[in-house]
Amino acid sequence: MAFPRNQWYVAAYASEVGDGLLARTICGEPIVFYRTRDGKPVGLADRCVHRRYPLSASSRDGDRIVCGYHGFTYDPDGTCVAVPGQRRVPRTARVPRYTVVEQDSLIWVWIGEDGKADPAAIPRAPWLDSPDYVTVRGMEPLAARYELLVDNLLDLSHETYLHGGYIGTPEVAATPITTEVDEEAGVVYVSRRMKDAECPPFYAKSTGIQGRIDRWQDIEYHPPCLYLLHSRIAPTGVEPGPDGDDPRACHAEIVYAITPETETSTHDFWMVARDFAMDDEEVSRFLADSNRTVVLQDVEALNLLEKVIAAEPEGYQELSINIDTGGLAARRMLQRMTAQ
Ligand SMILES: NC(=O)c1ccc[n+]([C@@H]2O[C@H](COP(=O)([O-])OP(=O)(O)OC[C@H]3O[C@@H](n4cnc5c(N)ncnc54)[C@H](O)[C@@H]3O)[C@@H](O)[C@H]2O)c1
Ligand SMILES: O=C(O)c1ccc(O)c(O)c1
Ligand code: FES
Ligand SMILES: [Fe+2]
Repeated sequence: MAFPRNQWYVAAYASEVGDGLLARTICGEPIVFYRTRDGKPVGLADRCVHRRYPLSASSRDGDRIVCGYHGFTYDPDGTCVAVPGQRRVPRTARVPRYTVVEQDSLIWVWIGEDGKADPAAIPRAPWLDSPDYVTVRGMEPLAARYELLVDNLLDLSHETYLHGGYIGTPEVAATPITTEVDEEAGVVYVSRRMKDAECPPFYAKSTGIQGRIDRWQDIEYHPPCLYLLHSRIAPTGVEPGPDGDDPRACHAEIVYAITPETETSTHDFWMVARDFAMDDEEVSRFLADSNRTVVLQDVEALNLLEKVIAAEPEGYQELSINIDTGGLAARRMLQRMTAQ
């Protein structure tokens, strides 16, 4: 399995992990997630050490999991504490425990050598858990390799062609971008600042801004998993104040977590955090429905592309142009991380 290892990945939304046993494969590794009674998230290898039965198909006994096949019983740290029919528990009876961190309403899991997990290295998405933003979110299964979703999100010119009527307008593909790569921090920045542009329905109906707009798309991609799109929508000509205050603009943090499931499937987590119309339930429903439609338009396109690529002989030569600069920088970073 070729994935960047010794990296943090989003495994679930915090709200998904509770009393139940949640099965999720991350970078080809089957993991079962649950929460102990005192609220701590747990991740264990989802394979019983006895005959590989999935622990996620088993049952809890307090904070322990009792394998549903012959009853091996595991502690939250993966130690087997009881086996059927004998008092002695073999010393090697355990399942691997994953380092799991809950932050910014996300459940992050470390994939790699456990001793190297540093929670301080987890990239931040503070808007998701902030009283100054309201977030709608979802997750769609993608039957395509995660690299295709990285390419897609690093080059938003596709909005003009794939997402007309939602977030796409002619200006997105027509406006030049700037790309910056912070090799030290391992972050790729791509910016597109549209002036006097058409306001797509996704923003016209949610922000209430009428007429032409200035629209900023500032991408900040933290390979491998966290993608942030700082989106600023303002009546055309309105600029942020000198000290950064920007009351006449609307800000949306469009967050994606790109989590590989297998070599050819991906968990596509999507979130829209907004600082406008925060009490308006209808705006929340509208943005959730619209964004899910946008995500499914990408899923359909990338599932098709995955089939094409899977059927291609190795070595197909792609042609890249300026809009691909950010995506190519991201690929180089991911290739270096995978080779480590
Ligand atoms: N931020 C960095 O560390 C960094 C580093 C290198 C390059 N860059 C690039 O340089 C450019 C400037 O980056 P920046 O982050 O300093 O941009 P910035 O501070 O000008 O604003 C960037 C984004 O922040 C949002 N924003 C601005 N004012 C806001 C407000 N009052 N409330 C909420 N959101 C607000 C907007 O959505 C905007 O798209 C961007 O193109 C970025 O991609 C940024
Ligand atoms: O460009 C945008 O504003 C935008 C909004 C929502 C999305 O899901 C997205 O991928 C881009
Ligand atoms: S497979 Fe789990 S106890 Fe036998
Ligand atoms: Fe898209």
